[in-house]
Parts: sequence; C-alpha cells; structure tokens
Amino acid sequence: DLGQAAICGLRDPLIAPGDSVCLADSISQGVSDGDDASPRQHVWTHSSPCFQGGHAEQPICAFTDTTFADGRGISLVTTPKRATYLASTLAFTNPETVSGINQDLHRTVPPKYEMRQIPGKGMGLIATSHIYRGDRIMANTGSLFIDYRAFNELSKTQYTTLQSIAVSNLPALHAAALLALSPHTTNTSHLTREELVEAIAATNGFDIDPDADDPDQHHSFFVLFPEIARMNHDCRPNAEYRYDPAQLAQYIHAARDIQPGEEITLSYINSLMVRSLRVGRLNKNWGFECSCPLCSLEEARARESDARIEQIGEIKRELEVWGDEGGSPGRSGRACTGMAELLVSLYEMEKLYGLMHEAYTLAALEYNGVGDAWTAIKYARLGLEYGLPMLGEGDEDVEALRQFVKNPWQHWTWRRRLMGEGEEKAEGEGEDKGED
Ligand SMILES: C[S@@+](CC[C@H](N)C(=O)[O-])C[C@H]1O[C@@H](n2cnc3c(N)ncnc32)[C@H](O)[C@@H]1O
Repeated sequence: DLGQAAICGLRDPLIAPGDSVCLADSISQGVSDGDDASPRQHVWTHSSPCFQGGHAEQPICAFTDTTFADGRGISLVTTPKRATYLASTLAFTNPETVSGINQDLHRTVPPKYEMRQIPGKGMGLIATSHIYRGDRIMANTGSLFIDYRAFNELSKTQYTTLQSIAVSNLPALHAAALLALSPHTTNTSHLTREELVEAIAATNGFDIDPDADDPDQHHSFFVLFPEIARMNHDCRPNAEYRYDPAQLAQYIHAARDIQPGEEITLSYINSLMVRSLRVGRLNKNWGFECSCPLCSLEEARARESDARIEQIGEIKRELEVWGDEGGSPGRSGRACTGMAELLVSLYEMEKLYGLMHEAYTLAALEYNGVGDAWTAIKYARLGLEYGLPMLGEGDEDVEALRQFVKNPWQHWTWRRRLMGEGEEKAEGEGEDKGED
C-alpha cells in the first residue's frame, strides 16, 4: 500500500529529529526563488515521502521545520504548494511575531493554572490565581496541521503514516508532549504508533478554516495545540479560543472572571444548541456523556434553558433582517429595541459570556436603526469591550465597531428601521447628532 503510493520520496521518513537540513527540491514545484510574485521556497528541516490519491491533483506529504517558534517546531501534512503558502505567513517570515508565545515547553512567565486529574474527565487545567475577564490565559502555535485533503484523498494507512512521521520529526520534547495527550481510550497497549497518533489527533484536534488569502479556500485544517488540548469541555465555558492565521497560533482568553481553584474550560461545540443536540454531538465526536452544570440541570430548568436558546435563534434571525441596501423598508419584520434588550438578557441568563459581544452588537445596530445613537454607542462600546479579546485586534467586526462608535450617524443602519414609515433617512454627522 505504502510502497505503491509513494510517488516522490524526498528522504527516509524515519530520520531522527535534528538530523541535517534537507532542501526538499520537489516541494518548490512552480515556485521560483527571486520571483517577487511567488512565495519564496521554504527550507524544511524534514520532509517525507508523499502520497497521491487516485483523482487528486497534488500529492500530500509531511513537512517539518524544527526551527519554528524559537525551536519549538511545527509539522504540516499537506500539499507542497500549501506548505509553501503557509511558510509565507508572518509566523515563518518574521519569527519575532511568534517568539515567546508558547509557554508550555519552555516557560519564561509563571502560569495562571496547573494541570490536575479531574474526576471523570482525565486531566484538566485548574486556575491557580484570579484571572480577569479578557485576560490571555495561554497561546500555542500549532504543532501539527493536517490538511483535510489527507483524510478525503488518502487511505487511512497513508494519512496515519504521514501523521506519525510528522510527529516523530518534531523536536523530542515537543513530540513527547503530543504523544502524552489523551487518546481518549485508557488501554493503548494494543495500538501501533500510527494508531496512537491518530487517536490523539481525533481526541484533541481543532478545526481551523483557511485564512482569507489561502488559495486552497475549500480545504480546512485539523490542528493540534498541545497545551490547549488539556482543556476540558463545558457547554457554558469560562474561556474562549481564537485562531490567528498570521501567527498560526490559537489564543485562549477568559470569557469571565475565573476564581483560583476553578477548572478552565472551553466549549467543543456550538453553545447555541439545545441540550439533546449538545449531548448527542459530544457523545458522537468525543465519546463522553456531558455532565457539565448546564447538561445536568433538572428537567424543568433544562427545558427553560432550551426555550431560551431557541428564542435566541429566532430573535437573531429577526434582528439580522434589514431589507435591501438602497431603500426597501427597514421595518419589514418585528425587529425593535425591546427585542434587542431581550436578546442581551437571554445571553446573560444563558451565561454565554464569551459570546456577549454578538448580543451587544445586534443591540447597537437596532438602537441606531431607530435613531437612538447614544444607546447605540453604549452597546457598541460593550460589544468592543467584550469582543476585543474574543475576536482579536485586526478583526473586521472589531474594526467596524470602532468606526461605529466614532460616528453612528453615518453608519448604514442610522434610522434605517424608520424608513418606509414616511421618513427619509437622515444622512450625515451633525444633522441628527443629539436629537435623541
Ligand atoms: C481535548 S481532551 C481534554 C483533556 C483531557 N481530559 C486530557 O486528559 O488530556 C478531550 C477529552 O477529554 C475528556 N473530556 C473533556 N471534557 C469532558 C467532560 N466535560 N466530561 C467528561 N470528559 C471530558 C474526554 O475524554 C475527551 O475525549
């Protein structure tokens, strides 16, 4: 199976990490050094044999750079073209941007948590000091990026071989941290190394979408971040994750204040699903029965929570209807400021701390739509305060809120809900400022 499919063996895949640098000629296909229009060829410290699926356009290989992020290393299982694209991101071209981000293998600042055994959950992270809402808890550059094409185009033997090689080629400490992660099952003695790496990847990987400039838009990544992987699930988590494509890094921030002794948790799923769907999804994908406080509510309270979640969905759909740009009535539905206030309350009641910026933003737009600029600014400021750590500097929604708070009178929503009721949209700063 392996022998037949190996189409471009670049070097012995079982080479020990840290061996001499290999300039992988065939990974620079179509990329010319010195041509400003093309990304520069990257020098990988290790690369592997490649496999190509029957109808696939490109082979898939494992690439490692052990010098990445202060010598932490990174491995990619992807096409040569995409490996070259990823190597053109800031994390590679300007190593200072990821210097010191990772604090797990080589720590230079004290941690805010410690790893402990949590009854019924395996290991987990417990806060050791007070963590304020919005504080960064940790960040990891990705250790192993697996292009979804590996799962879709290669046989299981082929992609598990590449995954295993990709882990082996990382620096020893880093590879050991990955291999120590939970494979979910307790008895691993019967597993081959490929099966162990596959079980670890399936238990701990995050789905990451391609960034806006990635030419392979339709193919997501499955990514391992070893420190973050120790965080257990809660349907109402106290922390949120965010991926920064320029740094190839995942950030974890506190979604609310966290007391010392509390477990730091993430949600593995969409938090706005009703209980039966949440329980089913967690069981199917991660193989555990959710016993978080929300899933453990007594029946009557669980029904109230589900009803709130369903109403959040209905209200969001109504508040997001604005009619066509350029004139159709803004008040075509039931959207109103009372509905926006209810949405904010429902998010609070549901303890959706990491998503509060969504509710605040919709409330800001709704108040602006009826010409109440000052209440709109209040909610937009709340949206910024809660959204900035969750979305990150440079996020387009954060930037849009920054523009909005400066001048809601010129935002496209200004008095838009009043249009179609015999009122013209009043344009321009000054004219309507302070009218409300
Ligand atoms: C990403 S790992 C989290 C860290 C893991 N507990 C460990 O020991 O490294 C995901 C696995 O942790 C366990 N887990 C996570 N959240 C859990 C929860 N709320 N209840 C029970 N088990 C959970 C499950 O075995 C799941 O497959």
